[in-house]
Amino acid sequence: MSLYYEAAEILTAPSNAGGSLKSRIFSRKDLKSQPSQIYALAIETSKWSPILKEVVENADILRLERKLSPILSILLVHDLLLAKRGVALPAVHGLRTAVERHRGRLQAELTKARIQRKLSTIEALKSHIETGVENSADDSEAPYPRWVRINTLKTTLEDQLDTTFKGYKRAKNVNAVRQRTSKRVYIDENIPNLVAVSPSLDLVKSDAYKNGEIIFQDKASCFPAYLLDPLPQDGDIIDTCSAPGNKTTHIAAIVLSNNAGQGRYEQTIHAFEKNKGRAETLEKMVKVAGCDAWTKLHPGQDFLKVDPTAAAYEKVGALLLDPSCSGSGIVGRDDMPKLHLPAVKQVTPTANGKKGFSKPATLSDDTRKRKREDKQNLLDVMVDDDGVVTAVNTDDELRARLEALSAFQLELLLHAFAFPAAKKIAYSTCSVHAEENEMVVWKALQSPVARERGWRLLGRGEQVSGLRGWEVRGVGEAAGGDGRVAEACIRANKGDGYGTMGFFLAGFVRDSVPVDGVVDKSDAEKKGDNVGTAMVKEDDEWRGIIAEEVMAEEKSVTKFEPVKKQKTSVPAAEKHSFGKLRTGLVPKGKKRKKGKA
Ligand SMILES: C[S@@+](CC[C@H](N)C(=O)[O-])C[C@H]1O[C@@H](n2cnc3c(N)ncnc32)[C@H](O)[C@@H]1O
Repeated sequence: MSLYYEAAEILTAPSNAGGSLKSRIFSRKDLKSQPSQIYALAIETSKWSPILKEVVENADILRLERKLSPILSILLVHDLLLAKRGVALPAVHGLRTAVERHRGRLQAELTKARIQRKLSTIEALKSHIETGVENSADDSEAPYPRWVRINTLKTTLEDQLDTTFKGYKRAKNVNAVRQRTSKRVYIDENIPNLVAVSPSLDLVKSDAYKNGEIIFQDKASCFPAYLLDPLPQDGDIIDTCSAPGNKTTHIAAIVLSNNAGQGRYEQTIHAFEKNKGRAETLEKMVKVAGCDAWTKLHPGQDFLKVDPTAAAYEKVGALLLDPSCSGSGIVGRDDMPKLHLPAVKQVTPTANGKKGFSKPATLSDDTRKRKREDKQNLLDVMVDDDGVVTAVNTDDELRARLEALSAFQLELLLHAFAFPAAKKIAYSTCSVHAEENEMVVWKALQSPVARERGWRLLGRGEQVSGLRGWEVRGVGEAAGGDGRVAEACIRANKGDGYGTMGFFLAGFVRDSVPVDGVVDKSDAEKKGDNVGTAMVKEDDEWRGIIAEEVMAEEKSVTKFEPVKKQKTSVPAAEKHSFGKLRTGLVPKGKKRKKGKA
């Protein structure tokens, strides 16, 4: 498949394919062309698409060249008129000849488009595109803001406000930055060193982005490292599922800040990543973020195969688990560049009976058609956050997929419980399905390993202040009907006005870590008496709900009331229950289409 077909396929993928343009391209393993070449072509063509649409429509080549689809036409015309090397196809290739034979007309239409914009040279037109002036008329509201984490390993929030975000007005709330034309910055109230800006602002070319001073990371994705809050006394940290490295680098930034004023710190972050290709991305990210010296990478290593009792991990006190999941919380096309596609001029009889041209179908017709197609595609595939696509056409298929994923997630959590010196665990998914979230937490709390080792849930009142104050909590119904468990769980919902992706997070903790890693039961019971208390001292934060209590509760007739003030509803798909656990990510008898995201 040529570069142009591959770029066209990625740019027109359905919205439920999820992820940014970059992740959609770089997570694919089946591409024939260089991913960087596809990315450059796709991003540049998208930027130029308002002008390319005009040029293609006015030159009328879609009617004349049946081989060309609207998306292929703008990709090819972009390279024909604007790329130094021209169209990257052999001279006799059908697609190349289909645009080259109209070179004169296309060139003339480009000149016309430039003159209409009162720009004297092609260089002026290029700068008009680069600075975003062409799209500045679009002041509609984007569904989501662009969240930017300030990487405090390299810079500070104040420095970034004075440089990268210089001249930006301070927004009072997150919705104020969604307007595409706005040049405003919102400083988040829950997560330190996190800001939001309009998604139309092109920060990829900024020095801060290139130098790793700012990292694009959804607000909800910043929750886990912040909740884990690794302190010097917690010792080493494991990030069990690390690539691309957003949370690994966030952990590193928090470790540094928690060690401030203590001189040299000796904590190591072990970053595991099973997938070798993704481990390369992780390595790059850790380097550019500035924590490569004290992050030990374990590329291609399966965390489930790690021996918790190995000497290398004897000081591991905190683990972050962000395993592969259904990715159902990922926000779709919003990270994709906006594309303006040309339409075909319709041939219609004129009043005098001669053939004439009606106006081309408008963009909104086109958009409506694409939306319709997107809707039809909605149930066809399920895309994991790590890019694995599985066909999901029926409720049964969805249930089987969730069953397989949740079995893996539970296995991972129970493996983490077995680390002898571990005291804190943050478990998260970017899934909206209770099967992968509250139900995994509930099962983990009831496991023998949790009970033997005294693992319990970190209660809301004990969480770091920014998350204690976050209103959107777990789904009581899915957490065994226990309101306190639901309240301890943290959720983020797509489209609820907070500007985040769909996300889930829970913290586990144990207070007593004896030499053999097995807790003294009476000790756990002693600590259990502050379960559910509203507020505790900052240094007491990692206290919560013990596994023993969950068991006792299950047996007791009196149950805690489920949380009433609940912003999260359980979608129909979440109401499945499942029985026997099975490891492996793909449901039995189901073929996985690799890298189709
Ligand atoms: C949700 S992504 C992690 C995202 C990452 N925490 C971040 O914030 O950038 C899950 C990752 O876990 C990796 N993974 C899945 N199973 C694993 C295992 N058993 N051991 C180590 N890594 C695993 C996947 O390849 C994928 O890259």
